[in-house]
Amino acid sequence: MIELDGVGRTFTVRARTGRLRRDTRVVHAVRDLSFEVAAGEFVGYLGPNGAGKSTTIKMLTGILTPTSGRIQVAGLDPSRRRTTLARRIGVVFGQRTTLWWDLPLRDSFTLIRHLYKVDQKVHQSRLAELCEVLELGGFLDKPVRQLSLGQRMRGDIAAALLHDPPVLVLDEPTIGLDVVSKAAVRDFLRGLNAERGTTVLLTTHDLGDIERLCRRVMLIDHGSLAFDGTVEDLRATAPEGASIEEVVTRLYTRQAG
Ligand SMILES: Nc1ncnc2c1ncn2[C@@H]1O[C@H](COP(=O)(O)OP(=O)(O)OP(=O)(O)O)[C@@H](O)[C@H]1O
Repeated sequence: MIELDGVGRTFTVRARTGRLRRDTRVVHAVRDLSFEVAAGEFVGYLGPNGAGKSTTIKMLTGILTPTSGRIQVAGLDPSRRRTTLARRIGVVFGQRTTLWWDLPLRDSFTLIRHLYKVDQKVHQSRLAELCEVLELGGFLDKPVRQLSLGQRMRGDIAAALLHDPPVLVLDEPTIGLDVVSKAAVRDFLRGLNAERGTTVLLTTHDLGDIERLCRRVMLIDHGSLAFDGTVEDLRATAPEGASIEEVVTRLYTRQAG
């Protein structure tokens, strides 16, 4: 469902080094990255700050073009077929909303229906289903700007899934949420993957997300894949009884050292 083969992405950064002098520096955000995610998998994508996670996600969704290598998502090259891919993928950025700030949540959903050209009846039944499982009923008519972070996040997740995509990519979906909202989002994602078979790639700094949701974990560091295995394999890299935080800290610091 997701395939990366030798993918790299560089950025050229110009920095002022004197009154008139500017130096050019090349940042390798992602280098020679190869992995596959099969249909129906739920994969955690971990890495320290600046490791290259967001850059990977932006390339998977067609926002950024790789400087080298090949990417296929749901059978398409994301940067060349971005519009077609949009119908096959849902994307949630925890730190940003895709909803219209001043409109009631319900109106955002209607706009999304038009953007994706979803049939009215299909939309109604999908919306009813999402409203029930994500418990959106109480605030569907509130403007997005009046929603709490937890409500807004559930709204964003629903928006990403209204067109029923087979792949869902989430960039820190539980950031800033309280324990109750986190549990609601996690329960929903677990059910989505188990019951609908949606393929999920999840970026997070919250290791509770990884423990409770992911069967497989990939760890990226300095733009390269540093670990790819099950959560049990991940635990086996540290002494028995270590918490998931300790396990991951060891891996992050080992990469850094
Ligand atoms: N538009 C850009 N221009 C220049 N450098 C960039 C750009 N985007 C990302 N980078 C650099 O690429 C590297 C990877 O950044 P990226 O945002 O992918 O990391 P990340 O793993 O998502 O980090 P975080 O956990 O902090 O969100 C960093 O060194 C970052 O400074």
